[in-house]
Amino acid sequence: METEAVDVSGLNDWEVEAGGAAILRTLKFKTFNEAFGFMTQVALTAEKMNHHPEWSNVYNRVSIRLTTHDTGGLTEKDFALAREIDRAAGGRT
Ligand SMILES: C[C@H](O)[C@H](O)[C@H]1CNC2=NC(N)=NC(=O)C2=N1
Repeated sequence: METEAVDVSGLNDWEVEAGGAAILRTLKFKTFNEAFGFMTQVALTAEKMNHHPEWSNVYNRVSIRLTTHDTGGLTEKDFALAREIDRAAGGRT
């Protein structure tokens, strides 16, 4: 089955998970507090959007996976949340 190409060119540093069901990004912050503050900001946005990330935090790193559970794949909601995450992350990589 042909998996349609997923275009992440409009996002910052996201990659497509093998198989195309999710997009992934890992962010590194200066400190744990900065990382957790970022997660707090994104959590409030995600709740407002009713669309939530799958993520983990180790000290100053936050690894994020976005997919739509209701459909088992990527939807526009994932890209909308990714844009909000990019906004919250500012210039960090
Ligand atoms: C019941 C609730 O509205 C749904 O479970 C929402 C919540 N957040 C969600 N988040 C994500 N990533 N995918 C979903 O399908 C989803 N569905």
